[in-house]
Formats: sequence, C-alpha cells, structure tokens
Amino acid sequence: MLTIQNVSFAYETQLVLKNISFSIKKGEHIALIGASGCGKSTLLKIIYGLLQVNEGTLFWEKEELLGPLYNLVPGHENMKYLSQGFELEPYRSVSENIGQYLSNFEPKTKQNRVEELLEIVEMMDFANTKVENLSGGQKQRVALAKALAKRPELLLLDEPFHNIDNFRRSSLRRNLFRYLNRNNITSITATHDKTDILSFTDETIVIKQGEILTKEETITLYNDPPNYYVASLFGEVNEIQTSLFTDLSDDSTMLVYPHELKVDTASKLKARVKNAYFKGNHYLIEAVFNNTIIFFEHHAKLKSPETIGIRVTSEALSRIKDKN
Ligand SMILES: Nc1ncnc2c1ncn2[C@@H]1O[C@H](COP(=O)(O)OP(=O)(O)OP(=O)(O)O)[C@@H](O)[C@H]1O
Repeated sequence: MLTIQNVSFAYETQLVLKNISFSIKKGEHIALIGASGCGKSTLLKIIYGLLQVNEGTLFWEKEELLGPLYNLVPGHENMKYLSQGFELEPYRSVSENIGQYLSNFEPKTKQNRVEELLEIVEMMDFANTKVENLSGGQKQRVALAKALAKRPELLLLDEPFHNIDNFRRSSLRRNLFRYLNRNNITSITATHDKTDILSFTDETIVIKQGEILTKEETITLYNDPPNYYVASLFGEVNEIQTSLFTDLSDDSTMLVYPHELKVDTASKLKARVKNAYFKGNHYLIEAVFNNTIIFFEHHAKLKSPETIGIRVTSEALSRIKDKN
C-alpha cells in the first residue's frame, strides 16, 4: 500500500533521515520507535506530505507521492496525521470540531458519525463543550476523533496517548485499534510507550540517529532483540556475561529482561541489593552483580545491602542457547 524507497531528509544542513526504505501492507499496524530526536516525527511528516524529501521516492500503491512542492494543499487525502500539537478550533464545540470536515448534506448521517467517534474516544459527555475548556488529554482525544472522521486509509499517529492519563489510556487504545481493525485502516504510530507497541502493532521499526536499525515482527523483536539498544526501548534490560549462567565459554553477553532473573537461594551467583521500587504486583530490584547494575522483579521487597542468589529462567536460557 505504501512504499518508501531510499528516503533521505535534512532540515537545512542537518541530515535527519538517511536512506529509509520500507513498505506497509493494508491493515497493518506499525510502530516507529527510537530515542527522542531520532527522526520519528520527521518521517511521519514526510509520509503525510508536509516535508519534501531531498532524496528517495514514496509510492501509494503505484502512484508516486510527490510532496509539498508539487501539491497546493499539503497532506495526502487518503491519510491523516495526528501531530503532537493537535490543531483544533478552540472556540468551537467538541462535536463541531470532530464534524468540521464532514459533509452537511445529510445532517442525520453527520450526527451519527460524530456520535460514533465521540464514543470511540469516550467524549460523549463533552459533545457541546468548547475545546478551549478541555484538558490537554481531552483535546488529544478530540483530535484523534477528528483525524478518524473522514475515514482515512492510513493513520499516522505521533505519540497519540501522550497526554492521556493511565486510567483512560488503556481503554482508548483498545477502542481505537478495535475500530482500525474493524475498518481495515492501516496505522503507523511513533511512540515511546511499550504498551502501545507490544499489544497493538504487528511490526516495529527501530530508528537510530536517522537510520532504520531493524524492522521486525513486534513479538519477535521483543523476544529476541538483536542488541541492547533495541531491548532497552522496551524497558529495563540486563546485559550479562553468558558464561556465568551457561556452559558457553566465550566472552559473549546475553540480554535478559528483569522478569527473566529470579531469586534462587541455592545459586552460587550472588547479587547485592541496592534499591527496591514498588511496582504494584511486584518490586523492581536494583542490585550489583559482577560489578554491574542489574534489575530483576521480585514479589517482595528486598533490603539493601542484602546479598541474594540469582538465576536466569529456563525459558530465557533456551532462547539464548538457540541463538548460539
Ligand atoms: N523544524 C525543524 N527545524 C530544524 N530541525 C528540526 C526541526 N524539527 C525537528 N528538527 C530536528 O530533527 C531531529 C529529529 O526530530 P524529530 O522531531 O523527527 O525526532 P523524534 O524522533 O520524533 O523525537 P521525539 O521522540 O522527541 O518526538 C532532531 O534533532 C530535531 O532537533
């Protein structure tokens, strides 16, 4: 559906994206992840047609997307881009904003559509409220509904749940992706939030300093990250000498997530507890092991400077052995 070939882009002299190539099929959900400033928003803006590439080509099916120099109105009509600074009309109501670009030809159809969108973003109670009187998170939800209003084929989301409180975020995410799947709408989401990525995207593209580091099925990428940088985008991760926990004798290291390290009183491999962070259903323990800081999950609080034995779960060990 969308193909990007060898795209490079610079803001004046600063080269921000280098030789980006990938394609997306209809109905797929893709995550764009990478450290702040790596070029995620810039890439979304290029795809939407707000920025002109210096090199490379973009295709929508077989049609080349030529960019803003060749279009009077920037932005491709089969896409919608939800930017971090949502463009809403502050003095108009939530419903008026959502319906702004919908046809007035059949008022009942328009009203039904606005109501459907209000339900998706859980803003039914604010239909007649002026946007200027909404919180940042509420504005973000209205902007999302407005982006969906004209049924785009491709939705480009830039940190879409950034301002939304945890309480709403989960249900909003579920509503949105249920709607996208039901309507076969493709999406690309630039995000820092691993929950956005893991539960809702088929593939993940990792960008580092303007280049694609990897593009992989999201589950595969999480279960078998190619390096520390990629694993750390999903949260805390430990890089541990493989020979300590396996019979491999080389000096390679392995990546182990905190839930894959367990306290084991029988283990000869000892770690010294530094801190315990309450996480609700477990504690995240920070400890010193083999002269480096490690993190692991434990059901109870451990006190500094307690010394405990640790082991790696058998699932993680077999994954590591399979790799070697
Ligand atoms: N309008 C601009 N003019 C000049 N430089 C810019 C402009 N917008 C972004 N940049 C620079 O381009 C680089 C990439 O920015 P971009 O916003 O694409 O990153 P990002 O990965 O989306 O970051 P974040 O996760 O913080 O939103 C950064 O170094 C940024 O400072």
